[in-house]
Amino acid sequence: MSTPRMSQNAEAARVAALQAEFNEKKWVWVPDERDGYLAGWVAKEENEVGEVVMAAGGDIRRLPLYALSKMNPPKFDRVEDIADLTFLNEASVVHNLRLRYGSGAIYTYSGLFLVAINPYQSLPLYSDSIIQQYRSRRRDENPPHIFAIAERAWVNMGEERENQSILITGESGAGKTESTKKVIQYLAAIAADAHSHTPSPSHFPHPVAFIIIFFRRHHAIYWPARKEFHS
Ligand SMILES: Nc1ncnc2c1ncn2[C@@H]1O[C@H](COP(=O)(O)OP(=O)(O)OP(=O)(O)O)[C@@H](O)[C@H]1O
Repeated sequence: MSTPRMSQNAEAARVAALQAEFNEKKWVWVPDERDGYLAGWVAKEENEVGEVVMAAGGDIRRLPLYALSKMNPPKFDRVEDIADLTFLNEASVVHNLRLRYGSGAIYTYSGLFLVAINPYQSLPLYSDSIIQQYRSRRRDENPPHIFAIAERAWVNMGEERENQSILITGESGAGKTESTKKVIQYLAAIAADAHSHTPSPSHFPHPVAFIIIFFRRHHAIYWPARKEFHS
């Protein structure tokens, strides 16, 4: 049996064990001032208030039910597209991004959008071989990546014969400039490649089209939980 197959089985067993444990309780995310959200399970509900046992430490917190967010089963851990989550709440989105970031995956799709988390370190994600990995591939054939967005814009430009735009937005320091550079790096590499196989300028695949990259800076997303949620 090959190694990848074994590791797939091991992963399936791990998820099944977690799922069995998950099914025994009503798991929720609890807003927390320091950590954003913490895992817990509802032991009792009364008058719209939940008594939650915290997974880490076992202490009990009493919160209004509206402040609790449903947790997704473990099989959704590290999903590549946030839109696939059964319970689409802020806590679950943050949890998924955090899990992925922890395993080196800084990119995650959210439907048509790509979420990029600034790693503040140089990662081996932008080499020529990675460019080739994304070239002429559908989005679901590779892990989420800024190159997949650039590839889509390039393909759309060829198919629709229309200019394309990519909006890159985020708070100051989020990585907009770096992301823009990665888009340009990808387009420059594949455009140079396309031109080198083309006999004359009149046969260029995209003679009059442009990919326009828009920049927009916005404020940080709301992260810390509100104080009044805590008992
Ligand atoms: N994908 C990445 N890989 C490695 N480092 C990154 C990445 N994205 C951002 N950084 C780091 O974070 C720093 C800030 O990123 P960047 O300048 O792109 O932010 P910005 O959103 O354009 O900020 P501002 O709005 O203030 O101009 C970069 O100088 C770089 O060190």
